[in-house]
Amino acid sequence: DEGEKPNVGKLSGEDVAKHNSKDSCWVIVHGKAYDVTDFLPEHPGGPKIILKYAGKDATEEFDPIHPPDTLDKYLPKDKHLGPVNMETVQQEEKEESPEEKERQERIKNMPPLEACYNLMDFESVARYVMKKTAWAYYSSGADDEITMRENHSAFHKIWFRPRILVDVEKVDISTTMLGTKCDIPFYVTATALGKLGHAEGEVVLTRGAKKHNVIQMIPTLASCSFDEICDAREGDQCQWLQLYVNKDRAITEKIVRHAESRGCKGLFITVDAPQLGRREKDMRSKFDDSGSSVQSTSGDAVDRSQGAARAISSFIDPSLSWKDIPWFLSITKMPIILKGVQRVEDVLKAIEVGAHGVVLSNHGGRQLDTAPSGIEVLAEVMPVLRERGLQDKIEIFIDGGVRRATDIIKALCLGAKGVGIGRPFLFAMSAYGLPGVDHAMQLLKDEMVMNMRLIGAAKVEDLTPDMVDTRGIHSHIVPVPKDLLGERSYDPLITAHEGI
Ligand SMILES: Cc1cc2c(cc1C)[n+](S(=O)(=O)[O-])c1c(=O)[nH]c(=O)nc-1n2C[C@H](O)[C@H](O)[C@H](O)COP(=O)(O)O
Repeated sequence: DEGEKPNVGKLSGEDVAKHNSKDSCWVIVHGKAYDVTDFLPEHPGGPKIILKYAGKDATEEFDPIHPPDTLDKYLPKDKHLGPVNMETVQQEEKEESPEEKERQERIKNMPPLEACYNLMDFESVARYVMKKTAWAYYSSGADDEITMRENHSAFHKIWFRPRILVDVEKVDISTTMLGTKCDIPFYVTATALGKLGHAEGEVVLTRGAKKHNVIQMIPTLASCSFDEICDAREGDQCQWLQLYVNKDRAITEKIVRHAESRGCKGLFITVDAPQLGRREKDMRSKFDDSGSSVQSTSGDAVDRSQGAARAISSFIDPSLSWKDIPWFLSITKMPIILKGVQRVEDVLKAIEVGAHGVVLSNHGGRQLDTAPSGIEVLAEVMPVLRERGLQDKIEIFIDGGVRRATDIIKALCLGAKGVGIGRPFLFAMSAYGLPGVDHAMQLLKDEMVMNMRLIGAAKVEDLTPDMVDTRGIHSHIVPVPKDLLGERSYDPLITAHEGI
């Protein structure tokens, strides 16, 4: 077997099918065969999921999780076995599972896009039509998801003090972030694995961001390759890079320099994920769908007690610390923002080490559960910065649970430059594609103009701290950690196949 050289020209499906075990494992991706035998033990997602496709075409399973250039980048050239004559490949009779049949039915009966009046509507539709694994990955938060729910409910603890009789005939909702002018003070934040929700992945968000002149933050763990997302940019459209720092700093340096050379206008270093949080919805659905050893009991070296997220994030460096920031400042001219700062002491430290900004964020409630919401930290931080005359020293962003323009306005009143929005655009994309993203962004713009008028502000500079009452922000009355959203779908006593 080992001596067998693939014949000249195209391999046949039969040639590949012979290599269908852990002793000799070939897979087909995008019409080419690869010998992944030696790679099996190193695969972050575990050997099982690859062996499920040993000797077969693995393209469909491969695409949502891996950028297209993954094999070129990480599989040694001598394992690239060349093109396969796909006519000779036995395509799996994709016997549609009863679940998939039901899902297709739901897609046929899904509400029209016009039925979505706010960002939460997209979430309801997405849950109804998305694949369970994709929904689980996007919607999950860590542990009891208390922080994930607090992120949005925190905004309801802030009340407006609207001004009246202000001339608001003309309202300008535009702003600048890191020197870039944008139509409305939000950006599309970095969320991994865009192709779980839509076959084209993150480039759909790029197109939506272009249409509405908002900034897109490109995730390190995107399904699309970094260059694909940059290439999807049009004209002077602005993109930032979100960086998970690799244990191998040479790889990190290469990524940062390449991002700068591709015109990225900001480097957002994620500092709240030395290890990815425990997202149980993701774990449950992974266990059922892809058979990956989610709760690996085989004592493998790599901890695979997580769904897709942890499987693809074993490279992240938990030793990252303040002493690394000067190095980042030395390798790039891009403004450096720390994403995932959660207390005022660290904002002051970020200013000290020369960072250009921070995102007050808890990663959408996907990391440390019962960490405070970004808006609550903002309410703590800004008075301290003002006291020290530091409020204009760096740009402060928040993200997490932003679902209404009034949430954006509250953040700006308190002193944020802008806000990041994640899940709503993922759900809009997953349910309706680009039209969904476009509609979601337009809804926010319409809400923003209306609410600026109602609060008595003609432009974002008019939004000041005296326009909000934050006295209730620190009251954390947390109901028993009951997952109201997923109750129907993730009851641990119901096996994955029952329920929805
Ligand atoms: C929803 C979501 C968020 C992720 C995300 C993936 C999803 C599906 N992923 S994760 O797989 O590692 O957790 C990232 C990521 O790649 N890098 C990152 O910095 N933040 C990541 N975040 C956090 C994101 O950047 C925002 O902090 C968060 O989404 C804001 O909350 P909302 O979703 O409520 O707007």
